[in-house]
Amino acid sequence: MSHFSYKNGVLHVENVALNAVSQQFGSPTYVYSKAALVENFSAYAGACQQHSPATDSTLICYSVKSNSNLAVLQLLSRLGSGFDIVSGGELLRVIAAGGDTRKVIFSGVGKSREEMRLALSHDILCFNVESIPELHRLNEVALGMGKRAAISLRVNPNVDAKTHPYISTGLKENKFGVAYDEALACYRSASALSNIDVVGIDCHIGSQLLDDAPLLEALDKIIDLVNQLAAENINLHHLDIGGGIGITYDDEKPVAIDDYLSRLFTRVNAWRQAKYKGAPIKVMFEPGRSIVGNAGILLTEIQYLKHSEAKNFAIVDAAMNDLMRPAMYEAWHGVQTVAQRGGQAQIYDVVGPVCESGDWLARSRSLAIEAGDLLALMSAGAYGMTMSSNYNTRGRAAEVMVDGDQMHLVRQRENPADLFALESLLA
Ligand SMILES: Cc1ncc(COP(=O)(O)O)c(C=O)c1O
Ligand SMILES: N[C@@H](CCCC[NH3+])C(=O)O
Repeated sequence: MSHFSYKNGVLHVENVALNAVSQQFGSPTYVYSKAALVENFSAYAGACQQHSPATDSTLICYSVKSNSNLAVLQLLSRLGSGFDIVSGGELLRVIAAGGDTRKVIFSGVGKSREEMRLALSHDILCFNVESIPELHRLNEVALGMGKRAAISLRVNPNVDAKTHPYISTGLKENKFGVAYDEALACYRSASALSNIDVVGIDCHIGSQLLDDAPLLEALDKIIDLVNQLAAENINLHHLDIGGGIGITYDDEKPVAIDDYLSRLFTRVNAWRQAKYKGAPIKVMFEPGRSIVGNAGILLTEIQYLKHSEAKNFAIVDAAMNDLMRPAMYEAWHGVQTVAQRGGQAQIYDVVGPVCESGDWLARSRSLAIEAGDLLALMSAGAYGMTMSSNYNTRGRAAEVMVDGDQMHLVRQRENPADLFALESLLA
């Protein structure tokens, strides 16, 4: 069900009109629907419960990088989510949001010693180790703290995720994970280390996947590896298949979460039955975009309409620093006028005030608009705010969470003074 719809000609998020959001909090503003977040998380949780009902046999670790607002993390934590983090900063966010650190997994190719210490001191579930040098560093750090570090290896299964090359992560040429052919040797080394406990296996092949075939191919390869490890008496407690399921931005038709999980558990359950006599090796997921992407929009106000010989521009108060995806990946986001108005539509590029020709948010859109109108950039809940910057000394947008007919300011707009507060003048 869409939580973004027109009522009396005005675009609403749940029961709140977007012009009311702008009146109260200004623009640009990210606006999230709590109901959409709950619904998307529940699609995973419900399917896990249905296909793998045994207690503790599944865990959804929401990928914090996709949207790390504390209120989003708090909500997901209350729904039972764990968290996939990629920095010490993200761990501190999870803690600040009341998340359970024993449900945190730490991914990323460049973990520092300091980040390892922080994570070990909070007893996270495990580190997704991405290289041999990282494994040795983690062992050393754990030894120094008199602790044991639980690890899973992020294995790069060399599967083509068939997505944008910048967000494909499971091919040999990508920087992520340990090469599939080296994984066995790497596990042997890991299990010989003094302060490492080998507990799992992980992979994540890319993002915005529309088809689950590459994920199931990766799953088969991972299961194969777990069997080979078991033959060497290296027995794992969990298998983490990563995130990656895509969303509809334009007319894409991503696989439904339930269909994907039903196919995945058909294979996993048959294997668990055959190899483990049904003992539930835990299955974990790291979804991001499919939980938050379509739960948020970026609200912006048109400042000027500019008509040049070649093009019409709608210059809005949001820019590439707020929503980087179009500039970075030529990503497509729907544009909807907040108040539907009559009149002749024209073709516009929707652009921001930043001094870059790459500062565009949408191109060649047919819009009936006037200066002062509000627009909604759709499907902006994932990798929107988290990838925003202060380029051109622009304060980051406000964030608002809508719950029924209530709006909650969950992040204040940054003021220019906030932006240079950490800087100092020369003596
Ligand atoms: C290690 C890891 N896990 C999970 C995710 C979340 O991916 P998605 O937002 O596509 O579900 C990412 C981002 O692609 C990632 O790098
Ligand atoms: N930032 C990307 C997704 C990156 C996935 C990170 N592993 C996007 O907006 O589509």
